[in-house]
Amino acid sequence: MKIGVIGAGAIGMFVSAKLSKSHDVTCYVRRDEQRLIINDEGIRLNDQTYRVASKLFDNLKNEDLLIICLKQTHLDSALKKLSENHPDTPMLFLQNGLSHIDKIKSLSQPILIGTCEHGVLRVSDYEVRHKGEGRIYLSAFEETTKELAKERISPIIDGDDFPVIFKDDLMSMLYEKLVINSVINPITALFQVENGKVLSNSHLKEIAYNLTVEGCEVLNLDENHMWKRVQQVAEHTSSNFSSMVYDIQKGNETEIESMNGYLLNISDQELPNHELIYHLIKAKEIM
Ligand SMILES: NC(=O)C1=CN([C@@H]2O[C@H](COP(=O)(O)OP(=O)(O)OC[C@H]3O[C@@H](n4cnc5c(N)ncnc54)[C@H](OP(=O)(O)O)[C@@H]3O)[C@@H](O)[C@H]2O)C=CC1
Ligand SMILES: CC(C)(CO)C(=O)C(=O)O
Repeated sequence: MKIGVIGAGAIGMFVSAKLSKSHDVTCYVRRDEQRLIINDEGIRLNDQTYRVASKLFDNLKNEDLLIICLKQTHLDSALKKLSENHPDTPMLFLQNGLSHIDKIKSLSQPILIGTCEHGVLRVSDYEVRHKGEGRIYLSAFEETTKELAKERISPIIDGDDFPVIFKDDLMSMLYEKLVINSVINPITALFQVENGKVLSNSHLKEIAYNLTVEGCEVLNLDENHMWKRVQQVAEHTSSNFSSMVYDIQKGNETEIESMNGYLLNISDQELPNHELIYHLIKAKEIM
């Protein structure tokens, strides 16, 4: 299958390397220097080289599947180009948070949504390290794309060391990941620590628990189940630095609006823990 991966950051490079074993993968990037180095060196994932082609996103070609690995904060500028792509080419969106759901309604192509529980660290423009085993969960955006998501795309991209699991219920898949990220990401970004510290530091663990409980109240999720899931992901990715740590380090806008900001927007009750951590991250962003 010809697969185009949009955005060669941590997740884009990881997904490209894994899929390149069985598919013809092209990474679409926005900087020429990154395009050149990936074409010259391939992608290095844990010291192994994977041959992947790279092109500029402006020169997007027809592919059988597009996997969008941009951050939430990059999506607005990319949507126009994506909307002009071939009307039948499925697009799989792999963002954390929930802001993309409203934005991609404007696309006429078949849309699939995924969540990624791997921990991946970007080392350079062509090198990544897999720092935590996880899975990709995949669901259909609409009833009409269910068969495509379940019977065609999931089984084709699923691999022994790259599990892709179809989920029938899109919103519960997204809500679970939203709670996980609204706990792990801002805590680790504030303290610039690995995900494991959220559990090994008793004070951070208490904050994590309180954030989990508040998130579950808003989304009507079972808090015992979700607290187990938060701990499970923090353990499996314990040596990874979350994607928000990287944004704070680089002075980039974070995805906080799509995570804790999203919860604050939809909640009709006070969420003191989410409100505080939201403002702490916003303060860090402009420091
Ligand atoms: N890192 C992780 O462990 C995990 C991340 N996620 C989620 O996956 C998503 C991607 O995160 P992550 O890979 O960490 O993010 P990164 O910041 O590492 O990567 C995003 C990439 O998108 C590129 N980009 C931005 N705009 C464009 C454009 N118009 N055309 C082409 N490329 C573009 C950036 O390019 P440039 O380099 O030029 O800035 C960057 O390389 C996020 O929603 C994140 O929350 C989910 C699970 C785990
Ligand atoms: C799964 C986890 C927590 C991995 O670090 C992640 O989603 C992220 O970093 O954004």
